Amino acid sequence: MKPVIHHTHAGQPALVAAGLTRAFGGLVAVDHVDITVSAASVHAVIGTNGAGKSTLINLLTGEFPPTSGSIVFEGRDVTAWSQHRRSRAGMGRSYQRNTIFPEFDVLENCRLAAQSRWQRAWNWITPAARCRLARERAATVIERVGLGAVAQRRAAELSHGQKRQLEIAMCLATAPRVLLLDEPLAGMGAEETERMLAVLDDLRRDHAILLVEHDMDAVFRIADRITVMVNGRVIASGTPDAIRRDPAVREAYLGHEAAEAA
Ligand SMILES: Nc1ncnc2c1ncn2[C@@H]1O[C@H](COP(=O)(O)OP(=O)(O)OP(=O)(O)O)[C@@H](O)[C@H]1O
Repeated sequence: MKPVIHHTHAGQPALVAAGLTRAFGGLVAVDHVDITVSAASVHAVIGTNGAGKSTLINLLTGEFPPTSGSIVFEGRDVTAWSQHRRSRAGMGRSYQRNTIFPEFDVLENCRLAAQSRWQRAWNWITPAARCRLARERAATVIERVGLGAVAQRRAAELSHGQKRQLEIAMCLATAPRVLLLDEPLAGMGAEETERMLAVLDDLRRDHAILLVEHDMDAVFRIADRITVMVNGRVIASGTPDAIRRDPAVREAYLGHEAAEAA
């Protein structure tokens, strides 16, 4: 079988959601959302509490199905695909919840993540070679997220920031081309935030990154585009500069009077 080679270039749409809607009973958590995440870019989704950001990520990863709308990944309609199938196709997700094995070291955690992704593809080679490939892949992603110095350390002994870096590394071990990141900066101090932003800036070179994040300073520094959600709907989408100036965004965040005074 010939390997599938993906050519995705900067600016090309990697992930496109159209009219994406999800209702929970009478509550429409995500309401006709259109969003395009381009290759080699960081696209942040921001919004007030309960705006529907996590639900949007869950729909994109296939955690649950949309009520209506479609999701296209690199030209293929994946709306009906399972989470697992999307992940194998190259849609990577880093979870807010912990997926790390605390008793295993950093390298082992990443090796297991790599192995889970490549098990089937590597079936034709010997277990020893499979193990070596997974170790190599793990070592590469560990360096990439800046955890090289702690590769042999038990995950339980890592700082909070390092654990979040490890989660990104485990996601990278599965060789995704789109990264869906749910609050990767949550609970981080200033130094940890800087480190993670440097990692994201580097990953942007060859990944389409969708980032849900509450840290506004970080979002406005790192994002190429920002989509703003309020009550399940997109109220604005554009460059950080355009979003900063957008009257509807200012009103949603600052309140009507403050927006008029600004
Ligand atoms: N499984 C569910 N069942 C019922 N309602 C849900 C479910 N998941 C989310 N909701 C509701 O959908 C709305 C959007 O929630 P969501 O978690 O997506 O918002 P969010 O923008 O991620 O919020 P936050 O910034 O506080 O994390 C909320 O009113 C929430 O209570």
